[in-house]
Amino acid sequence: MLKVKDLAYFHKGDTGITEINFELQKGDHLAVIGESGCGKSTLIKSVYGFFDLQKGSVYWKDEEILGPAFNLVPGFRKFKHLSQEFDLMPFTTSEENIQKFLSRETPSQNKKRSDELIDLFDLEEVKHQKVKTLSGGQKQRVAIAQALANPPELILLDEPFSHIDQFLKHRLRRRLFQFLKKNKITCMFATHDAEDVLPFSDFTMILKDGKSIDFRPTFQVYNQPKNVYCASLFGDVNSLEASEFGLEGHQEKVLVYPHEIDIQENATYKGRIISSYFKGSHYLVEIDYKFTSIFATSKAEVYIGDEISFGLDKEKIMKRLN
Ligand SMILES: Nc1ncnc2c1ncn2[C@@H]1O[C@H](COP(=O)(O)OP(=O)(O)OP(=O)(O)O)[C@@H](O)[C@H]1O
Repeated sequence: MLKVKDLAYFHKGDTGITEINFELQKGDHLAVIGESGCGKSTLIKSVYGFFDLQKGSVYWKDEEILGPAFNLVPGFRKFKHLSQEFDLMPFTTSEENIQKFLSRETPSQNKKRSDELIDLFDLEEVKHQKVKTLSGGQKQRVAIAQALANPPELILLDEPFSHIDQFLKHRLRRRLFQFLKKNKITCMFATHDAEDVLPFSDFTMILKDGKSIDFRPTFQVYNQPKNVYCASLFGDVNSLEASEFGLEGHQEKVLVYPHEIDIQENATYKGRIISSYFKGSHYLVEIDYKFTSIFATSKAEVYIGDEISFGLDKEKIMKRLN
C-alpha cells in the first residue's frame, strides 16, 4: 500500500531526513517518534507530497506521490494532512469547516456525517461558533473532524493532541483511533507522547538526526529497545550491568524500565533514596546504588535518605528481551 523507498529531503541549511525506508498496509497505524528537531514533521510532509524529494520515492498502491513541481496544489488527493497549524477557515463556523470538503450533492448525508463527527469529537457546544473564537484545543478537534469528514485513504497527523487538555485527550484519542481502525484508514502520526504510541500504533519508527534508527512493531520497539535513546522515548530507563544484576545472556548492559524494579523488604540489593515522585498508583523513586542512580517504583511512600532494598523481576525482564 504505502511504500517509502530511500527517501531523502533536506531543507535549506541542510537539515532534514535521509535513508528512510518502510512499508505500511491498509489500516496500519504508524507512530513516528524522536527528539525535537529529528525530522518527524519533515517526514510526514514528505509522505504527503509537500516537498520535491532530493532522493527516493513514495508510492500509494501504484501511484507515485510527487511534490509541488508536479502539482499545482501540493499534497496527494487520497491523503489528508493535519498540520500543527490546523489550516482552518477562521471566519466560518466549526460546522461549516467540518463540511468544507464534502460534496454539495448530498446535503442530508453531509449533515449526518458532520453530526456524527461533531458528536465524536465533543463539538456540539461550539458547532455554530466562528473558528477564530475557538480555543486551541477546540480548533484542533475541528481540524481532526474536518480531515475525517470525507474519509481519506491515509491520514497524516502531526502531534494531533498537542493542544488538547488531559481531561478530553484520553477520550478523544480512543475515539479517533477506533474510528480510523473501523474505517480501515491508514494512519501515520508524529508524537512526543508515549501514551499515544503504545496503545494506538501497530508500528513505531524512531527518528534520530533525520534517520530512521528503528522501524518495527510497536510491541518490539518497546520490549527490545535498541539503545538508551530509543527506550527513553517511552519514559525513564536504566542501563544496568548485566553481570551485577544476574541478567547475563544478551549484552553487558541491559535496559530495564523502572516498573521492573521495585522496593521490597529484605531484597537482594541495598540502596538509598535520592528522590521520590508521586505518580498516583505508585511512586517513581531514584535510588543511589553503589554510586549509580537507578529508577524504580515503590507502592509505599518513601523519603529521601531512606535506606531501602530493591529487587528485579529477572525472569520477566529476560522474557521481554527475548
Ligand atoms: N522550512 C524549514 N526550513 C529550514 N529548516 C527547517 C524547516 N522546517 C524544519 N527545518 C529543520 O529541519 C529539522 C527537522 O525539523 P522537523 O520540524 O521535521 O522536526 P520535528 O521532529 O518535527 O520537531 P518537533 O518535534 O520539534 O516538532 C530541524 O532542524 C528544523 O529546524
